[in-house]
Amino acid sequence: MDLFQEQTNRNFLPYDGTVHYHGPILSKSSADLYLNVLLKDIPWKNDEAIIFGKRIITKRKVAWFGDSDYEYTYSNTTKKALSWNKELSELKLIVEEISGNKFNSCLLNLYNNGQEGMAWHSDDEKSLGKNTVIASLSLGAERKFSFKHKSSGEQISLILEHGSLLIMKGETQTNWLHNLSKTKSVVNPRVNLTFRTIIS
Ligand SMILES: O=C(O)CCC(=O)C(=O)O
Ligand SMILES: [Fe+2]
Repeated sequence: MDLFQEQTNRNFLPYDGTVHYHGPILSKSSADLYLNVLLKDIPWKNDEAIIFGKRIITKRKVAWFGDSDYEYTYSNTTKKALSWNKELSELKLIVEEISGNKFNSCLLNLYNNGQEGMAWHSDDEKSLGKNTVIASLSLGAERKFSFKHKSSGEQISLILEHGSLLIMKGETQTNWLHNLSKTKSVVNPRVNLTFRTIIS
């Protein structure tokens, strides 16, 4: 087994879940191309959440895509999925090939700069089922991504590079939270695609 394979196959989490960081899986030029097309063509909208009964509009923008016009409920709001476009279908195929997993939906996040991030959470909605596989493709600015164990509080972080793939599976969502920290030092946008499998 070569060094690259060893890195890829290593579980990034010390216990209670499985995370594989594949590093960049797209060439820089192809990652640049996808980033620019997605920034331009996706109908980005500020996300809506209802937290403690209050309607919140996030700074981060999102878009949902899926196999059919699925409805998703999370953060107490319901959204309808758009149908895959050319670029997203291509990226889905690449990610499915590498992960060995099929996905039927994708949540896209746009962080305009380091002032936008995502708070601690786990992707443990009922519609994803238990031990779901989530494949997260990053394009654009490098950002710090962290995991925090729900009972021990142990934290572990990595940098998500341009064109890179991170896969979360097994008991990761049950036992760990994750976040994307804010930072003043990042001034460029980042687009993140999280491929998911909705079961209901
Ligand atoms: O932007 C990221 O890398 C994280 C996104 C995320 O955690 C989510 O969409 O659930
Ligand atoms: Fe998440």
